[in-house]
Amino acid sequence: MPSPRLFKPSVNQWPIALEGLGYGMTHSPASIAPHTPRTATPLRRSARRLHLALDVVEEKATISEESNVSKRSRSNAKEQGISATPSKVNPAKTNRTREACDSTKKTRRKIDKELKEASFTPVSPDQSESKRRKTGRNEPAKVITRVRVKDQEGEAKKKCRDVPKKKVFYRVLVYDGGKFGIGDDVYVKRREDASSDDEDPEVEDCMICFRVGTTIMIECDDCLGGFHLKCLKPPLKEVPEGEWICEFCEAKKMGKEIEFPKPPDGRKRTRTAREKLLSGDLWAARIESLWREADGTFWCRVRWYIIPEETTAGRQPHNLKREIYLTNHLSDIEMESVIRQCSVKNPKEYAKANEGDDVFMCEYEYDIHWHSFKRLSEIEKNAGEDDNDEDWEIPKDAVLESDEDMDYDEEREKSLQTRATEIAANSGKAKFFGFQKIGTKRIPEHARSHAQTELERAKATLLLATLPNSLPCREKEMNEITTFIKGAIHGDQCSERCLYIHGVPGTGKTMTVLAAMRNLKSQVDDGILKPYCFVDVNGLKLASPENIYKVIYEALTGHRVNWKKALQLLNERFTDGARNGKEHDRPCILFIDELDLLVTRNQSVLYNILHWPTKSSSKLIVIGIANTMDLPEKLLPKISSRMGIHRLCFGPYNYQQLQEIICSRLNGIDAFEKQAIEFASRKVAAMSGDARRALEMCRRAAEIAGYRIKSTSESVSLGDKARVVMGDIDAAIQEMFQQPHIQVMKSGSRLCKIFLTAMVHEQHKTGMAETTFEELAATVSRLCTSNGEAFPGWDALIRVGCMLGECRIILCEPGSKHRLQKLQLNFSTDDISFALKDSSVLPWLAKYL
Ligand SMILES: Nc1ncnc2c1ncn2[C@@H]1O[C@H](COP(=O)(O)OP(=O)(O)OP(=O)(O)O)[C@@H](O)[C@H]1O
Ligand SMILES: [Mg+2]
Ligand SMILES: [Zn+2]
Ligand SMILES: [Zn+2]
Repeated sequence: MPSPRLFKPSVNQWPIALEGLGYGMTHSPASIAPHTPRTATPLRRSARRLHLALDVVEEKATISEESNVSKRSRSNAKEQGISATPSKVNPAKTNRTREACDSTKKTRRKIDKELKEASFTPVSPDQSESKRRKTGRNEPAKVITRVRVKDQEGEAKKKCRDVPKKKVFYRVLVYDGGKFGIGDDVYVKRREDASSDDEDPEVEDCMICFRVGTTIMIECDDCLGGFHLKCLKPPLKEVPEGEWICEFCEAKKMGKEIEFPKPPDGRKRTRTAREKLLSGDLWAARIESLWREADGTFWCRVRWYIIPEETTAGRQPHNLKREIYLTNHLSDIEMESVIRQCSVKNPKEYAKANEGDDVFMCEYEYDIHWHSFKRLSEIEKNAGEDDNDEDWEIPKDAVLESDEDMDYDEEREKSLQTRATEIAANSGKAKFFGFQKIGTKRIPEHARSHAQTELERAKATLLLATLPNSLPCREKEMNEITTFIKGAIHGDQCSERCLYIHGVPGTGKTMTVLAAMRNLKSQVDDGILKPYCFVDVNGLKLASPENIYKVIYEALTGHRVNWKKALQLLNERFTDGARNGKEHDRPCILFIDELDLLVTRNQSVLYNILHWPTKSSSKLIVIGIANTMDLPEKLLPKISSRMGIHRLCFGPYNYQQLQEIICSRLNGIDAFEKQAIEFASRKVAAMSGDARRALEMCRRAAEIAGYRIKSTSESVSLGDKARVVMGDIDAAIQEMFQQPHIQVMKSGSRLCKIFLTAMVHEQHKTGMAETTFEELAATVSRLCTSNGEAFPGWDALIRVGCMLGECRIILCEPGSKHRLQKLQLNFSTDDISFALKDSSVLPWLAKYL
């Protein structure tokens, strides 16, 4: 039997698209049977048994059925090679050999050669394709004649408009006898001239006897060749545990010249699809969506995989032979170019996999724009956590037009539909990092089932997670960042390569950097700017400051090592310039958000990171964001001046700016009274100038207005008066500051208020969230003396500290270190300012808040 895992679990759960294939509309049981007969696949590493007899029987059944139903000509390679007629399965015909051990070098050479050849071919592929090929090194655009790639916003849409017939989407599609579903991994034809595209055997022959045979085969962990146990010298009785290397590879390692056995006369050497993929003659991709065009052709949108050789880092020693990377590059291709399924697994599943030659391992996503690696498990984790927070830039043709221009297959279950189409259309975007966070929020399908009111639209666009396309009030900063990056990339020796951005929370720092990077990306794509790597790290997400080395190294190479090793390797790369391989020529931009959190006791992390860019050989550019102005000076007083740090300050927004920001978000939505927006802006500007807070306040006010309108509309018809008014804003402000912790601060004792003010003051002064009890006591003492207040004494101070710790207003380090015990505020300094600023008993507190 074919390995059952190769098919989706239960065929019946998956409606199959039957139209356009000559199938009747009724699901005859035969037509849902798996159509791609899998000839027994030889084993991977451990025992793989061949059940040839069974397969032939099934093939016969399938084939006769196919000839009845499928009117299409079948160009599908494998089908012809293996299953078109039973006789093709016979060993005489399938005797295939495979190339001898492909060493890394050889594979690379081969690819290089192909690149050269390809660049001489005059036909140029269309845009999106050439972009994909730009990924690796300085690859010339590939020539694709058979793979018709479509620009994502291109043709498909136009066709839809011109032809009355509609585009139909599928979750599972039977095409040329193969069953393809969303999420399936497939081989895709690469080029017309790729030597033996018409034959992509699934079954590999024994490297020694050149037969498939029915006995157990074992795979060499080095050359991936398959061997019958009995053909080995000496023969093996059973599959050995752990790694196994064939005699040829063994000999090669010893430095001996050994030739692999030659195939018998008159037989062509045939490579399996796996071999072709790993040597760059085939592509692999993951299907993200499937549809039929109005003209009846079948298409799919795929996300490409690439082999290690195609990344900037090239094949590295840690890469497994069968390792490939998922990219963030999507293309629309015709189903005609899809050959058949393969199986790409995560490392865990891969270790257990035992399904033949078409198994690959994928642990990382490779960003083709930034040439950086992200672990897939991490991406999934993040996507799962903040599903709603994820912002997607919607390809204009993909989802939004679906109402008018596309029809979804009715058979699909409603719930799955949303998921599937969303994933299909956007997942590439969702899994990008950084940039994709800038874009418009995708409004969920179910929310579109009823017409949204203005208020609802307002609420949606005011969500913090909804990031605007434009950034009002930050044009100047954005230009400055762009100029800095361009200067640094072009690498004049005198230009600074470290940018330090600071400013209070919510002033658009993170957003502006990401928006600037997004603009630069398009310049790179257009060839105006030299390509560079981009690595994006957030201090908040690091378990410890030292972990940043690990994260950076992993992003640059797709390889995980401990932080010490990573530090050593990064040092080599950035300071010694020792391993000055080709890939290191490319400038690398390291963007560290929440830089404050990298502060360690000996400050070595910050030092190293700010020091690397000063080395002329490093090509490293660092952009760091923090809330305090002079973190580098404070921490590294002696060295920071030498570091050539370019500074950029993001001031708090004033009320006009906040007003502009809110209005630009609400552009075209008539849900707020003008005075309401102004009121909110003034309130927030007086407090902190934090756009995040202003947006949050307006959104809450819109919610409150919603309740208000609902409760009154039953009796009175409000007509178009359903708008947010000053009163709603006021209610939102009250609510925001009536939270329990604010109440506790407001109603606390004198000493409690002084304590908290000292905490805020301390934080502003040092730029660090953490302080020790001793330092805090000193600050309290100073505040008291300079404001004519009696210092309450240590005991009283400890008691207050304990109380604040118990109600979690501050966080205290556990243990009994007393004086050295660490303390930290559990709320933003804003909240404390708000609560204590106009305290009537202690008016002087306002000076420090
Ligand atoms: N100029 C602006 N235009 C539109 N929205 C803005 C602008 N500035 C800030 N925002 C909004 O405010 C929120 C906070 O912005 P951002 O995350 O960039 O702030 P930040 O300065 O990085 O804050 P923090 O220091 O807390 O990280 C974002 O959701 C963003 O949508
Ligand atoms: Mg930020
Ligand atoms: Zn053999
Ligand atoms: Zn071998």
